[in-house]
Amino acid sequence: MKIKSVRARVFQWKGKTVPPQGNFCSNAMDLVYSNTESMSTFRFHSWTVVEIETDDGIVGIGNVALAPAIAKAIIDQYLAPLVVGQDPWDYEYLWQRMYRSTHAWGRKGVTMAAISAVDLAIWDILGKSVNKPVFKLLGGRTKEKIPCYYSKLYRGDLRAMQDEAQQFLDQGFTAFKMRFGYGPAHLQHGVKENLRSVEAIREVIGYDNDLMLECYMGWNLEYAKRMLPKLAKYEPRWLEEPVIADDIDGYAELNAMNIIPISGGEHEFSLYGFKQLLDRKAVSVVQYDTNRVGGITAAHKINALCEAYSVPVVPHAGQMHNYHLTMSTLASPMAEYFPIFDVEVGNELFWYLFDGEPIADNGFVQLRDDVPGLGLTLKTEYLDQFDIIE
Ligand SMILES: O=C(O)[C@H](O)[C@H](O)[C@@H](O)CO
Ligand SMILES: [Mg+2]
Repeated sequence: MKIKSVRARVFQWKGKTVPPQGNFCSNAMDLVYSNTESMSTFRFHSWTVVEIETDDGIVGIGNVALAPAIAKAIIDQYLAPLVVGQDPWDYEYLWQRMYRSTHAWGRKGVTMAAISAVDLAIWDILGKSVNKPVFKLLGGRTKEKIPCYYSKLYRGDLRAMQDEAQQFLDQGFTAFKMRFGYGPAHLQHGVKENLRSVEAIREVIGYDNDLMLECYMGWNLEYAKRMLPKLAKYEPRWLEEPVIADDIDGYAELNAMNIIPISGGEHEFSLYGFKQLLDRKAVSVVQYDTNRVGGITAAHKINALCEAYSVPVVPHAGQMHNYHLTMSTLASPMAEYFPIFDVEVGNELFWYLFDGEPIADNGFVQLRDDVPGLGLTLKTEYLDQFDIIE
């Protein structure tokens, strides 16, 4: 079997969107003077879908959501020529070809995300070619079904956030991630607002359920150090990305305080990036995303590393490309779950692009043994609501 063609298309959403409301999630731009564009840098409304076809007619599907138009250009100009004509079963060789030939300017960020999308499509082909779901090629089923945590609860009106939490508590979720709306720029008023929001969600979900707290890199070390003791009484399962991804010393210092487990890795890349985080004891929970970190070829190795370091993996974003990894390793106890909503941040867009994503049932998602590959197909229902860039 040989790879015949690689097609990367950007799907730009032009359908209905929910308008941004205030500072609904702290983010890295919050610390920059005159941050009026903070929320626009946070939202993303396009996605790149990669289809790789083999000479025997199998089509593998991969995807990348990080800087989709640039990822497409990297795939078209650099990666496609490296994999066309090759045997997809030589996936490690192909991965190294892509990684090493772009190394001078790639390594992290959008290049690794582009490599991830190609790697995902290759693994989809592998599964389809032997009629097995991808998780069966990675170690198989380690769980009856995958526990997942509800992930939305952006900062808005507290009553509305409580209603949202109640609605999904009633649907059987036992773990919830909420977003902070405030950071260092909002001074003591913001500190109080942040605490008020956590208290409001705890009021609804109680203390028998898990609560995760998301900063999305919108704090700094000094602010995070002040916040940790104040947040401790709410017993969060973790505090996520308190500082920017490059501040590994900051992560290590906060994690060493041992007040709340610090999580991160959503903006880290490759086996080497995670080795560094683990060696420094920078995070207590690893959150790579398979469609950024280097695809399944890289994520599978990171799972093994995390197993050896006894650090749990809870991949960013859920979605099929992550669920197969979570299903096939004991290092990963659970998954994230973005619910189906109108397009807001952009996290929802995959529901409009793909069929096959499992819908949570009572706080769990299930992978089927009889669906080969990653299990996704392109959805036709919303195609007319995207501008498609070939
Ligand atoms: O962990 C997450 O789910 C991410 O940080 C989200 O993708 C981002 O939208 C922050 O809410
Ligand atoms: Mg996050």
